[in-house]
Amino acid sequence: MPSVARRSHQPTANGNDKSSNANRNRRQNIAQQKKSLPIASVEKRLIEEVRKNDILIIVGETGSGKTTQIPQFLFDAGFCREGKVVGITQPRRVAAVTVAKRVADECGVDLGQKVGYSVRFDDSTSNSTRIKYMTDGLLLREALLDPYLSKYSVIIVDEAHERTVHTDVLMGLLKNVQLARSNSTSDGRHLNNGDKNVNGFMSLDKDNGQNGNFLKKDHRDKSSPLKLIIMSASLDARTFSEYFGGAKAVHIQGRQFPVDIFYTRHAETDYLDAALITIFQVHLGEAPGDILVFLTGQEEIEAVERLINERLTKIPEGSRKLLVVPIFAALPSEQQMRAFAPAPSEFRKVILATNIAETSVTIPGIKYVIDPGLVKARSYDPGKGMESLIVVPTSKSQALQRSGRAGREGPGKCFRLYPENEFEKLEDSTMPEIKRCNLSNVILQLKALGVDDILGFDFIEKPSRAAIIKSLEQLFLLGALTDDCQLSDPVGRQMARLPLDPVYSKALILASQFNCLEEMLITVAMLSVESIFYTPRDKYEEARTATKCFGSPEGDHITLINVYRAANDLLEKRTMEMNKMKSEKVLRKWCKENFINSRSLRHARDIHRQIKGHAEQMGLSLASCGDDMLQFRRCLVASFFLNAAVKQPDGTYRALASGQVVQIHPSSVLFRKKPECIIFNELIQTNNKYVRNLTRVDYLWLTELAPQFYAMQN
Ligand SMILES: Nc1ncnc2c1ncn2[C@@H]1O[C@H](COP(=O)(O)OP(=O)(O)OP(=O)(O)O)[C@@H](O)[C@H]1O
Repeated sequence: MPSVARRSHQPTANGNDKSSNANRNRRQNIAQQKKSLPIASVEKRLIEEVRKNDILIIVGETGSGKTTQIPQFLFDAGFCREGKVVGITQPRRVAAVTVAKRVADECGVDLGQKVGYSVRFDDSTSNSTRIKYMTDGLLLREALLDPYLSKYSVIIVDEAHERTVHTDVLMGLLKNVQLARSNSTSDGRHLNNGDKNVNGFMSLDKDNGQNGNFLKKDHRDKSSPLKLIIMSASLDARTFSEYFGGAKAVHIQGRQFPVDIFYTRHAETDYLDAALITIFQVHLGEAPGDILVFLTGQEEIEAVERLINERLTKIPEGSRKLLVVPIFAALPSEQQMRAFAPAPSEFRKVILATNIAETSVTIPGIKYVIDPGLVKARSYDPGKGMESLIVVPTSKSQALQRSGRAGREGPGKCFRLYPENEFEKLEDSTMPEIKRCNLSNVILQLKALGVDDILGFDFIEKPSRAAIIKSLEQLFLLGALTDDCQLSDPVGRQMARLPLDPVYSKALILASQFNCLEEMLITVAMLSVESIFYTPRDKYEEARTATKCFGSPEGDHITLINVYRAANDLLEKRTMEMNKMKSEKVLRKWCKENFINSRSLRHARDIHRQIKGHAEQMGLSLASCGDDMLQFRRCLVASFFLNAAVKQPDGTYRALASGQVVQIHPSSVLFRKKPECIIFNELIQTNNKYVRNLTRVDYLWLTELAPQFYAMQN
C-alpha cells in the first residue's frame, strides 16, 4: 500500500487532492483490515444464528472482531430497518466511546450519526443513530424511561465475563423485556402481566406512567421481538446458557495475531519495582512498539509515572524518548483520549492504566503488555455495612483480556510479573461484583423500575440475603423506601433520578432544605475523586505548610470546599484576560505550588458541573449557607449519619453503626485535634482501619437530625 508520505512527493493539483487521496488510502486500509479479521469469514453463519435464536451467546478470542464487526453485520442484515437500533453495552465508558469512534470511522460516517455512543453525562447519538454503544449502567437508566426498550431490535451485552453489577442486573431485566416483547399483542398489551409491567414496573416519569405510555407505541408488537446477544472472549458460556434456558452458544475460532506470554521465574516481592524494570527492559531492548502496563489505581499510576521520569534522567540521552501517558477512570475524558493518540514518531509510548483498559479497547500501537497480575476490587461486609477497595490477584480471564490488548495490529508480547504456576492457581473468572458490593444503588434502581420483590428477582447469581436486607435497611433509613418497602415519593424517586450513590443523592436533596446545596455540590464532587492533596514523600513538610491555608478547624469537608473555591476565585479573576488554554496552565501552576492534584481537581470541577445540572433540572434550591457552616455541618449529619463515630478514652473512635474501632487517617486536618464526635465519608483498611474525609459534629445532632436511626438505638 503506497504511503501517504510517498504520495505527497508527487505533484498534486491542490491540497484537497492530497487529503482525498489520504482518505481513500485510509479507507482501503480499514476495508482490508476488516476483511482479515477472523470474524469476517463467518458473517453469514452468525447472522443465520441470530435469526434462528432469540438469545445467542458468542465467545470469540480477543481481537477477533466481535465488538466492532457484529453490530455492522446486523445493520447490513436489516436489523435496523424501520428506525430500529442495535444497542451494544460495555462495562466501561472509555470502551463505549472509543469503539464507537472506530466503528463510525469504519463506516465512513460522522460520530453521532449512524454510529454513536451514550455514556453518563455524555451523549453522542441522534435520531439517525442505528448502532449505539453505551455503558450497561446507561441502558439500565434508559429502561426507567422506556420499560420495553422498544427502539432496540438487538441488544448485545459485551464483555459479559466482567460481571459488573450493572451487567448482572441488566441480564435479569433483559430476560423479562424479551419475554414481554415476544408475548405482546399487536396493540402492545402485555399478555402475562396485564397492563402494568415488564418487570412489574411503571415508568419513572410520572406522566409516563403505568397505563398510558407503552400502549401508544405500535412498534412494540409481535413482529418486533428483542434479540439478545451475550458476548465475551473469556466467558463461561454454560452459566449464561443455563440462565437463559439453554440458549445456544457459538464459538468463533482464531485470533488475528499471536501474543507470546512470558512469566517471571520467581514471585516478585515488589511488583511496582518489577514493573519499572520491565518497562525499561522493553524500552531499551525490544523492537519498536508501545507498552501498556496494568496498575491498580490513580495513586500507584502517578507514583510510577514519577519514577519513570526520574529514571529517564539517568539513562543516555538518546534512549530517553519514552512518553508516559496515564489512563484511569477519574481522568477527564479528553485526557483519557491521550492514551489513544499516537506518540510523536521518535517516541515510544508507555501507557499506565488501571483495568479500564482491560477489555474491549484497541489502543493503536500497543505491542507489549506488562501485567503485575493485580487489581483493585470492591469488597463489602454486609454485617458492618461497609464497602472497601482491596488489591487482589486478577482472575485467569482478566489476565487473558489484558494480554489480548497486544496482538491487535501485529504480533505482541505479554510479560506477566508472576511465575507460571501462580497463573494456574488463579480463579477462572472474577467473582461477580454483585456478590461483593453494597447493593443500595442497584436496589434503588430496581425499585424505580417497579421490581417489588428484590429477593425474588431473577439474578443470574443471587447476592446474599444479608447483603440485600442490609441495603434495603439503608435505603429505608435514607428515606428512599416507605414502611412497606415501596419507593417513596418524592425522595426515593428523586434519589433514583440522580446518577450518584444513594447517600450522596440524599445529601443533595437534604442540602437544598438546609440552604447549603452550593456547598454540598462541591463536597460531593470533591469526594467523588481520588486524593485532592498530593504529598510527595520527600516534600512532606513543605506540602503540609502549603495546604494549611485551606485547612478548616471543622474538618476535611470544609477544607475541600476551601480548595475548590480558591481555585474558582483564581480562575474567575483571570478569565477576563485569558483564553481557556492559558487558564488551564495557570490552574496547573497554582495546583503545583499548593500541592494539589490538578487532575483530580479538574475531574471534580467536571463532576460539579454535571451534578449541578441535574440538581437544577430537578428544581432543587441552589442556595448557599454563606459563612454559616453550622448549617452545612448539620446537613452532613442528616445525610451521612450512618458514618458517625465517637472518641474512646484511648483516642481511637467507635463507628456507631457498625461498632468497628477506627482511627483518624493522618491526612485529615483533624488528625491531631481528635474531636469528640465525627462524621466520615471513607473507611480505608490497611493494617489499621482508618477513616478519611471527616468533620467535627455535635453528638446531640445525631438524635435530633437522624432520629430514624439514633432514637431506635437508645
Ligand atoms: N481504534 C482502532 N484502531 C485500529 N484498529 C482497531 C481499532 N479498533 C479495532 N481495531 C481492529 O479491529 C480488531 C477487532 O477489534 P474488536 O474490538 O472488534 O475485537 P473483539 O473481538 O471485540 O475483542 P475484545 O474481546 O478484546 O473486545 C482489533 O484487533 C484491531 O485490529
